[in-house]
Amino acid sequence: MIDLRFAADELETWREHIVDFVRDQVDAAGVDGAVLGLSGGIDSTLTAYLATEALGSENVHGLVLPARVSADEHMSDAERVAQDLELPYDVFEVEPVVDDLLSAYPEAEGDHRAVGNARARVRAVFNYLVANHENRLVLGTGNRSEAAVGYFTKYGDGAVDCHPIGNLYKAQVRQLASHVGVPDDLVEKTPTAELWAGQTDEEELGLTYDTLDAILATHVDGPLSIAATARELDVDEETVEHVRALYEANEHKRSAPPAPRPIE
Ligand SMILES: Nc1ncnc2c1ncn2[C@@H]1O[C@H](COP(=O)(O)OP(=O)(O)OC[C@H]2O[C@@H]([n+]3cccc(C(=O)O)c3)[C@H](O)[C@@H]2O)[C@@H](O)[C@H]1O
Ligand SMILES: Nc1ncnc2c1ncn2[C@@H]1O[C@H](COP(=O)(O)OP(=O)(O)OP(=O)(O)O)[C@@H](O)[C@H]1O
Ligand SMILES: [Mg+2]
Repeated sequence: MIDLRFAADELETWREHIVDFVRDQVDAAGVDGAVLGLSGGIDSTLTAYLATEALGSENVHGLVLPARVSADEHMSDAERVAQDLELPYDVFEVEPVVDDLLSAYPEAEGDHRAVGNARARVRAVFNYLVANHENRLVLGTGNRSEAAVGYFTKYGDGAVDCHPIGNLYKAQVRQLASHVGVPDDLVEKTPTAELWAGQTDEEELGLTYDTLDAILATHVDGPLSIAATARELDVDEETVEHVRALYEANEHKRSAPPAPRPIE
């Protein structure tokens, strides 16, 4: 595979670059701070660390938003992050709202994807309820790897005001997290969207983040063809084609919804 990790001096540059970005976004919007969902996963944890450095802990409101399928371990990790960073935080249950949705539309009951995405969208509603009321921005936690293959819920965890770590591949998220002092057990955790019980990102995507990152950097964001990427990385061409297909199929998640052009 290829090594996408930053050199030591680049790490510090990226840290400052993202901290400046968060501060600039909040200043430019003229708001009083930020809100973000804390899942106990590495993406939201790193974002919380950098946002705290940018804005001060009192200006970062953490929301821990458990659903029925959330593991206690992850929710207590989320609270640990808020406590370690001394963030004001709240715990709001997502499931009563999801249950209301399903009692209105029971046809979706048992549909993992529809119900899981509804959980992510209910979280977005909570984020914006707080952001509106407290005059804050909603910080996204998505990284470059997820964005490229559309591995997020449209208008769920994708419904945010900016993407502080949106240009980092997953391997770089882990490395920067370690650099800024995120505890090792959180850095090393298996990534999970936790939209349904037992879900893991790598199992659903059908490949590891290391392979995904390498294919993105070499082919989707880089200059090599599918065949050359497969040769260079020693992976099957089908794997590269799979990533390419996900990238193309999810273009709609990375752009504004279209409308018919005006009639002349
Ligand atoms: N070509 C197109 N042009 C415009 N819109 C298009 C479209 N194709 C689908 N759509 C719309 O998009 C919808 C499908 O998108 P969406 O609702 O997002 O649903 P979908 O992409 O099917 O599911 C979300 C995926 O992201 C994963 N996820 C979600 C949340 C968090 C994380 C995580 O890592 O934590 C991962 C989740 O496990 C699942 O694999 C369709 O129902 C349709 O409304
Ligand atoms: N239970 C939850 N409470 C609050 N926010 C959540 C919860 N689950 C998901 N989120 C939000 O949705 C985002 C997307 O989830 P995702 O799994 O991609 O990131 P992560 O959990 O931070 O890291 P990882 O991908 O390594 O699990 C989270 O970063 C977080 O902001
Ligand atoms: Mg997660």
